[in-house]
Parts: sequence; structure tokens; C-alpha cells
Amino acid sequence: MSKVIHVAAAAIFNESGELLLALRHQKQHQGGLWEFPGGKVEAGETVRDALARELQEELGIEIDPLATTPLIQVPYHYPDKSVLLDVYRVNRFSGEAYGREGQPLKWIQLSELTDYHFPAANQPIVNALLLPATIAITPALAPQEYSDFIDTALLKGAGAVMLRAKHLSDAEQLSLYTALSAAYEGLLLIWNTSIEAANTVASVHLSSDRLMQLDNRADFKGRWLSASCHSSEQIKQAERLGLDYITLSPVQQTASHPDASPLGWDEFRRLVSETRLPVYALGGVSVDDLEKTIEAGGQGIAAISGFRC
Ligand SMILES: Nc1nc2c([nH]c(=O)n2[C@@H]2O[C@H](COP(=O)(O)OP(=O)(O)OP(=O)(O)O)[C@@H](O)[C@H]2O)c(=O)[nH]1
Ligand SMILES: [Mg+2]
Repeated sequence: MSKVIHVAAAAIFNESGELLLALRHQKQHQGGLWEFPGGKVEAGETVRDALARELQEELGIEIDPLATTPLIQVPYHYPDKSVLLDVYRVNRFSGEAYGREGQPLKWIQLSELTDYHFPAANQPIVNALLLPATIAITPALAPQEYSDFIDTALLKGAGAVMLRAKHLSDAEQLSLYTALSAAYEGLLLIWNTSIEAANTVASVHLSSDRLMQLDNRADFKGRWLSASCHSSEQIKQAERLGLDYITLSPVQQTASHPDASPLGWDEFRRLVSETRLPVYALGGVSVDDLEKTIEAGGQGIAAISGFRC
């Protein structure tokens, strides 16, 4: 295996919330495709310092390296080279960005992101940018109680809601999911179920058992397919199937699964570093752990209890 090329890249947002893309020159590796500006980390440089240097060289802007936030790390093997894309969010910069190497630039809305063609390694970056930092998972409730739970969760900052209602039949869950989707337009509502039960649904989350039984994701017709993982074997399966993101649990001791032994933050960090998928920390975590999760390379947190009244 040839040496892995470590690349620092940036998702740069301006004050209007637009995101900067650059077009790779035809002559470059993965030429003619859009990219997140950045480049190779040099020997003796920290990744954040490399990012600041590359953004100055390529765009003529200055950033404070320490004011950046980790977005995602993507290890990826192209047939001709292996890269580790280390991507940071940049929300503040000085100067006006222009293509110092002649490359065309474009400021886009996040909602337009899927209209652009990127190198294959970038799919997890696109997903990480479109996914929220927090997912509220529903506890077992009577069907009429779910909208109260969602209202509270949204007030407490949930960016998405996962419907987990295994005490109800598939048919009851489907009608609940359908009613809630209609009532909360624009909310990412994830259904924890099987692909067979949910083939018209936009967002499905699989248990680790269902993940291990799945052969490919082709039967899934929606946008977001995710799964619960507890080991590196399950994470590898999720990657192999091209899932969009995973939850990794239990990070800490949790009342809902008292017998499961927790991974701890060091093991969470290690497992996250091995996968290109966005990873939510789950199990004994809350929004108070968000900063720690993101610094550990995670996408964010998923939780039940922190989002209840
Ligand atoms: N900057 C950047 N590189 C990416 C992205 N996606 C992706 O696969 N890469 C790959 O990462 C590698 C390094 O990127 P680069 O070409 O920007 O490196 P650089 O600025 O140091 O360029 P140079 O070698 O021309 O001086 C390339 O093989 C490129 O194809 C992306 O979104 N941004
Ligand atoms: Mg570059």
C-alpha cells in the first residue's frame, strides 16, 4: 500500500451562511470536479496550520487555525492513491476569497450541495454537512404522545428525530411516521425499522442485527440509510454497504441498556478515526457532550433522555 496523503480541507461559510466550493483543474487528480479548498499537510505542520496555509495560498484569505471546528475525517482509497481528507468548518475569515491558482469559485446554499459533482471521497463530507449535530430518539410512548415529545425535543435543540417505537406493530409505526412527517414538514424524521417495512420512507435506521443481515442498499429507495453499530466489524459492514451515517454505542453507561459495557471516549475516538462515515455518539451522552464528541471526530450526539421534559 502506498503512503496515505494527508489533506487538510475546509468547508468555509460566509456571513450569509453560503458555502464555498472550488473547481479542480482538469489537469489535477480528480480534475473537473468540485472540491473543498485545501491541500496536502507538510511534514512538521499541524493539520490546522496546513489548512490556514493552503487557504492563504489558494484563496488569499486568512483564518485563525484554532477557531476552526472538525467536521469529518475521510480515509479513502482511490485506485491510484490513498488520501485522508481532514475537513474543518471555517465560519470566520478575513480577506475576500478569489481563485489564486485560476480556479473558479462558487458560493452556494447548503440546499444546492447535492447538485454538484465531487470526487468519490467527498460523499461523507456532503452527508456530514447536511446532517444535524443532534438526534432525539423517541422513548416508547402512546401514539398520541409523540408530537408532545417532538415539540419538547425541538425546543431543546434537536436537529432530527428518530422514531423508535418497537412496542407498536409495523402498521401502527408506519401510520405514526406518516402522520408525523406531514405534521413536521422539513424535519428530518428517521424511522428505526427494516427496509422492507419502510420502502416508501425517506430516512431509515437499522438495528445492528438488520445491518449485518443486509446484502446491499439497493432495495432502499429513500435518501438516508443509517444503522446502529457497536463494534468495528459492524462499522465495516456499514461502510461496505455505503450507508450514510451510523450511531456508535454505548459510549458511556446508560440506564436504557444497563448490561452493555461502555466503549468510553478513547475507544469512541479510535473507532471514529477508522471510518469515513459520519458517526453519532449514543448511550449515556447528551447535548452537554457535543463539543467533546465533535473534537473526538464525531458528527454529533443521539439521545433519548436529554430531550424529554
Ligand atoms: N483539496 C481537496 N482535495 C481533495 C478533495 N477531495 C479529494 O478526493 N481530494 C484529493 O486530495 C488530494 C490532495 O488535494 P490537492 O490537490 O488540493 O493538494 P494540493 O493543494 O497540495 O495540490 P498540489 O499537489 O497541486 O500542490 C488530491 O488527490 C485530491 O484529489 C477535496 O474536496 N478538496
Ligand atoms: Mg489544493
